[in-house]
Amino acid sequence: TRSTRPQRMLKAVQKNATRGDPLSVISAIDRFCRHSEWAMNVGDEKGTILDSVVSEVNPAMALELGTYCGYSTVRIARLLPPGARLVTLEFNGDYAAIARQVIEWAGLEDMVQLVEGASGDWIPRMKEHFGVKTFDFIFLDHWKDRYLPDIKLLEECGLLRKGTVVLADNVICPGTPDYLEYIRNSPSYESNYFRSHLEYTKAEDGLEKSVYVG
Ligand SMILES: C[C@H](C[C@H]1O[C@@H](n2cnc3c(N)ncnc32)[C@H](O)[C@@H]1O)NC(=O)c1cc(-c2ccc(F)cc2)cc(O)c1O
Ligand SMILES: [Mg+2]
Repeated sequence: TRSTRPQRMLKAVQKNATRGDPLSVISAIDRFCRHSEWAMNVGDEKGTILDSVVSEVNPAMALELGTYCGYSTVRIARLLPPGARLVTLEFNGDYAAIARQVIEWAGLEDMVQLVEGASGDWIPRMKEHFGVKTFDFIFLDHWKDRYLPDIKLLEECGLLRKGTVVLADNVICPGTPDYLEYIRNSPSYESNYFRSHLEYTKAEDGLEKSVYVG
């Protein structure tokens, strides 16, 4: 049977990227998505905004919802300080299997804990199962109608602290209107919109950066 797009993306990484070199993995995926097949990675343009926020926060404990093929996982993990950890949740088993291999090709498997499962099931278990106290940085990139319920769940589970930075992808395209309405009007967050473009296209999209103020 025909291969899947994530499988072809992984082949492109194995063919064009150097083992242990995260930047070569990132550029191999960006080249594949620009010149072969579009895919829903955060991409190079929004990726540089992601990089700058991660570098500014310098998180010891980070969370990503929606791993897909591991592109943003690699972008985040390569910037983490020694001893830091990134937990990333992906509930599609086929995507998780590809992501695991992409993360390994980049040589970042020691910093990343890829959990196959749904955010709604795993967020309540973060403390007892992963020994997480609070997250310093959170990247929301999963189903767009899960951003709002999951940020509320993260609050309820005491996983945010004063200063936790939440960065949300796709707040314009596909769009997360209920999340934006909540986070921009909540006294518990200071929010800023970083205007950009939908990965590998000219369509508008952007990232919403929100700091939890408690
Ligand atoms: C949702 C996907 C990303 C991944 O998230 C996993 N996932 C989901 N819900 C959960 C959960 N509750 N827990 C754990 N994992 C979870 C899933 O299996 C996908 O692998 N992302 C998108 O759909 C996405 C779509 C577009 C897009 C934009 C314009 C178009 F014309 C078409 C598509 C752009 C983007 O930048 C995206 O990010
Ligand atoms: Mg996205």
